[in-house]
Amino acid sequence: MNSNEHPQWQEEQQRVRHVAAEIRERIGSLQEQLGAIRSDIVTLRTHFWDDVTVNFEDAAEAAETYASMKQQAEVLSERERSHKHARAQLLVLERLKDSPYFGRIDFREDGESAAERIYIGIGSLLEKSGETFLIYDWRAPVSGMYYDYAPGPAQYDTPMGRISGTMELKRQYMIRGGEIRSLFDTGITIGDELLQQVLGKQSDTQMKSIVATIQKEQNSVIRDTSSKLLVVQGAAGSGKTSAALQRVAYLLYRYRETLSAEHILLFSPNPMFNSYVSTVLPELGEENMEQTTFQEYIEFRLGDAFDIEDPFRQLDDALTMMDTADYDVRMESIKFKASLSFLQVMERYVNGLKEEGLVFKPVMFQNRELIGAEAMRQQFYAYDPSWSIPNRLRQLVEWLQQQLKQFARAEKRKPWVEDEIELLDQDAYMEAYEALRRKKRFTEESFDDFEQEKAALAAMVVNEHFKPLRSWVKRLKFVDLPATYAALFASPRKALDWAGEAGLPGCWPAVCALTLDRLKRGELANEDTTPLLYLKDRIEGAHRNLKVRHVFIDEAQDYSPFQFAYLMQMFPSSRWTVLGDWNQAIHVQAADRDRFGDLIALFGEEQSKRIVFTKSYRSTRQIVEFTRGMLDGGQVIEPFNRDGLLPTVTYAPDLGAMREQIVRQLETLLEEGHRTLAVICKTAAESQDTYAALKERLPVRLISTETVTFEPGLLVIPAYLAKGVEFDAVILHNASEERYGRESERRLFYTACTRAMHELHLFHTGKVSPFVAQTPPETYIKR
Ligand SMILES: Nc1ncnc2c1ncn2[C@@H]1O[C@H](COP(=O)(O)OP(=O)(O)OP(=O)(O)O)[C@@H](O)[C@H]1O
Repeated sequence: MNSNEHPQWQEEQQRVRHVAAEIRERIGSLQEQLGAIRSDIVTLRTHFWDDVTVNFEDAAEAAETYASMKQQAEVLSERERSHKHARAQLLVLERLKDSPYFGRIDFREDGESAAERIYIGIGSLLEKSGETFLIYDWRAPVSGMYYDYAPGPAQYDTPMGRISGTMELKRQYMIRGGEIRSLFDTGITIGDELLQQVLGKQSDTQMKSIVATIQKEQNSVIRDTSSKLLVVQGAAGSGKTSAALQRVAYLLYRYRETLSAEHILLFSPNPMFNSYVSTVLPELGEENMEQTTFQEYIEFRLGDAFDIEDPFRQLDDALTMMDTADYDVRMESIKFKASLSFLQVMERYVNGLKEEGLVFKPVMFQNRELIGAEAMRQQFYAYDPSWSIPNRLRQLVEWLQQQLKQFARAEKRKPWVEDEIELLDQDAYMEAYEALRRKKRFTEESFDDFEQEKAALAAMVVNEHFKPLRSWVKRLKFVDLPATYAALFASPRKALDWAGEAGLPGCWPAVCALTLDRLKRGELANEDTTPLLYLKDRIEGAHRNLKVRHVFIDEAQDYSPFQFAYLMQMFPSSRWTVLGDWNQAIHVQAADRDRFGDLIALFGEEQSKRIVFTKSYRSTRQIVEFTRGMLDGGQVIEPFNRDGLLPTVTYAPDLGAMREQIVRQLETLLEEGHRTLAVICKTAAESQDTYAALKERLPVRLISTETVTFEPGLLVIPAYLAKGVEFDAVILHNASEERYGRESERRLFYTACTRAMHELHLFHTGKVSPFVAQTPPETYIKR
């Protein structure tokens, strides 16, 4: 039954108005409160020092000064916290004013005679009396039943125990601008009708929150608090990312006393994705969690000493360089370096470094070698071998600093120092004078002495020149990491010992040659980044992050076991939510099999939970049925019941004709009013070509790895960057056998096609890709 035909529509609309009036009142008083807090803050900031008596005469006075400053700062920071809290509340109220709730359940607890009406919205609101809830937060324990049960027996857990009863009614609302637009009483699932409405809409450049229509299996992910590792495996468009983001909001609510946004970290597939998901949490009144890509993390940790290859460049190579001589070796290298066997090799190699093999860089000064690498090596290996490598390095730093001091002393008498003194300006002289004055504790006569003055200036000059060197030493830059890593590949025979029973790939010598060659050129191939970082941490001491308590990994199928193992070491106090889809594993290292099993083995079954999503919400039934046919079978993917047009597959005699057809298709799609349209290509180069061809005709934008914001319109994008995002309509550029014919390209092809929400159109020259040819012919239209 719909909207105003509903017998209780009037009554419900009246309640909405009553609640909205209440919200407006609450907004008014909150704004007043905010104004008062703001002026408190301004006053406190302006008069901060008025209430602080500054006196450093003796220790007691100084202590008092500090105490009064501290007290003043605490008052200020308390006010600032209240301000932030009130502002967040205000934002939620503003949203509630527009749409106060989306659901209602009538729940009668066992033993009670009447049911309580629970209205559910994005935040809670108490009646003025403070006794009854006008709205319950969707994350409250009682609200969980809304997602988990159909009318009938229901129960929920509270900190005090389980509460059972009967759900007598389940109702859904679509309220906008304080008016009920639709109203349904629902049965088993959370209203197909509401979900139909939500999913039928056009895509946005920003992901939306799904709290009004969370499905039961998604709810089990959102509310899980027992597992150390939660693995969510799900079909394309099944709501993995959505569930992850609502889970963040849930955790922030459930543990609000102890957990805040800075304790949660999301690894996302590319920088554009960050912009795509950035509004979901603020929409729910929560702050965004920390977000990064694995590549950003690597670059941040390794600094700019290398030309670091990103995973997309690596993938582009994998997709385009099949005909080059080194191709197979490179692929083997990528796969092996991604494995736990290689992690074992590295562990053994690092253990060996305790005895020998660490490579040092000499300490150089003005092109002179002050301390040779060999002297450093001897010094290092003379320390007690039972100490760890990082501890011995700390000792070495001290030794080097001592050495530098002596060199600096000797350096002061060198002619270059005198030359430089000559060139000093007035300010530098004054600085030296001041320094000397401070040292001599204000005895005036010292600076008369010419020798003293010269010595002070010389010390100053030398000190300035040695400063960067000291900092270089302190930051352990004297350890030659690339050379130490390269040494692992310099002796294929030794590597056999390190590999142990697991063995090495057959082409290991060729892998070694390839690796050494790139390292020599100062390049760091993507497959070498995590191993090098691992080596760095083992040598320098790990920078473990103990602050982060929940790590989320989206598109987890693209991480290698090596990367997982590494991340788990880096965030030892964290719980993990890992989301992925094997059918979208596009990177070389992820090509073989379902590795979540390995991951679960790392944590143990009892600490882990695996939840599978089979229903796909993104695309129309027609698109899901077509794309599902591309997979090699075995997977259950159910479409959500939303109808659209059949996908089309269009042949063109040549590239020019194909682009002409694409332009016409795009024009039609634009006329139909679609907002986000993507022409998906296989590689960066193909995207550039296509962009160049289309830009004369249509307002297209080219997306590259550098793109950080996701905007509406017409995009040309390589398939691997379209990961995780979605478009109203997708045009697949050249779905030919030549472009997508190899088994290794199946998943990339599937990933590209599953980005479409409403329409999917494939164009090809030559023979069509076998992945299309194998889908049932009734699932698409051939043109
Ligand atoms: N319960 C739901 N209610 C409304 N919309 C939903 C729901 N679940 C998923 N969606 C919508 O389905 C689309 C796909 O969701 P999402 O991107 O989270 O899926 P995914 O599993 O991460 O997809 P992929 O693996 O293909 O990137 C989004 O538009 C999302 O809003």
